[in-house]
Amino acid sequence: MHNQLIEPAQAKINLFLHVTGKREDGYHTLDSLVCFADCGDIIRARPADDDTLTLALTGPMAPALADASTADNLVMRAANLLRDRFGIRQGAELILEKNLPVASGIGGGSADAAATLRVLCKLWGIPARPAELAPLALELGADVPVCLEGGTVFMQGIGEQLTPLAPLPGFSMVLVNPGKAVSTPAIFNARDGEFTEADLWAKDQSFADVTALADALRECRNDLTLPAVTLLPEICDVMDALARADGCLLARMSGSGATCFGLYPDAQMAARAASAIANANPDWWVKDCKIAPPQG
Ligand SMILES: C[C@@](CO)(OP(=O)(O)O)[C@H](O)COP(=O)(O)OP(=O)(O)OC[C@H]1O[C@@H](n2ccc(N)nc2=O)[C@H](O)[C@@H]1O
Ligand SMILES: Nc1ncnc2c1ncn2[C@@H]1O[C@H](COP(=O)(O)OP(=O)(O)O)[C@@H](O)[C@H]1O
Repeated sequence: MHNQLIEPAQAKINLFLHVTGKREDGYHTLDSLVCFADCGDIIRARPADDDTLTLALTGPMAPALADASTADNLVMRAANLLRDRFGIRQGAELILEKNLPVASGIGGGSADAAATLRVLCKLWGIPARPAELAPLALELGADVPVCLEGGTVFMQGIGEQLTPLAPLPGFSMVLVNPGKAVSTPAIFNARDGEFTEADLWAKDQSFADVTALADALRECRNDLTLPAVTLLPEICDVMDALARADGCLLARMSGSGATCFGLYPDAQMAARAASAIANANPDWWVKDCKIAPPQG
């Protein structure tokens, strides 16, 4: 592809997720420590000859999106919104390489939308500051602002209140999805009971290594685990498989599921865990990766 720009859309990991309340419009307020993995989808963009926007899908998970209309894809929705708000008359040829499972709690669609905003600002020469793009991002989804921000972030509100935090110590992860999509609204609707107190996480704490980080994370949880497991019991098998692998420091579900992550001290342990889990469960999506390095 000539003149093409390439933008990664990294998988989003909710290291913990506390549901702290519910707004009148039905959205839930959260406290969540978010980081990104060095794996994910890829957006490619190049100028179009006219003012049309096109989107092509490639990659192993593209078939999961093939039946949905292109206009509904978060990549197209992000592109159209950006064009409307900034009065852009140019078109673009976009390609989404879909590597992440769809509707799986690691924000693939949200990361795609954020990466599209970033790449099209470059392609169309829009000098937008992050603060100007944040409201657009929120219109696309509660998780899009954090994906636009990147790095290590403490996320509050419904996803729009973001506090960038110091980089976490490096660690390896294994991401596992049982190959079944779960719907985010269905999981939030199935949640009941008390809310978790807000601000339990000290934003200024630092960690000597991943073991210290895992110790602190163990004091927190993912409040969407119970409703998710109730709707899809296989999530328990996924967490057990991660937790049983040698060296696992923490196994937990991300977002509204069904993808779970395991934290491991080094890449060799993560690779061994990933191949053992993949061999025993050929229908599962299994990916070993690292926390994405700090930007800039
Ligand atoms: C749960 C989280 C945690 O990071 O991740 P995922 O599981 O999606 O990866 C996010 O809050 C998901 O964000 P996102 O997937 O963008 O949600 P949206 O499209 O805005 O909302 C879909 C639906 O989820 C519910 N929702 C979403 C976010 C939120 N803070 N409270 C909610 O109650 C609402 O029912 C809403 O109609
Ligand atoms: N580019 C995209 N990638 C993934 N899902 C998309 C995309 N565009 C639209 N969607 C829709 O958004 C929903 C949420 O997808 P996704 O962001 O992958 O899930 P989650 O928010 O649970 O991580 C899916 O049901 C899917 O139909």
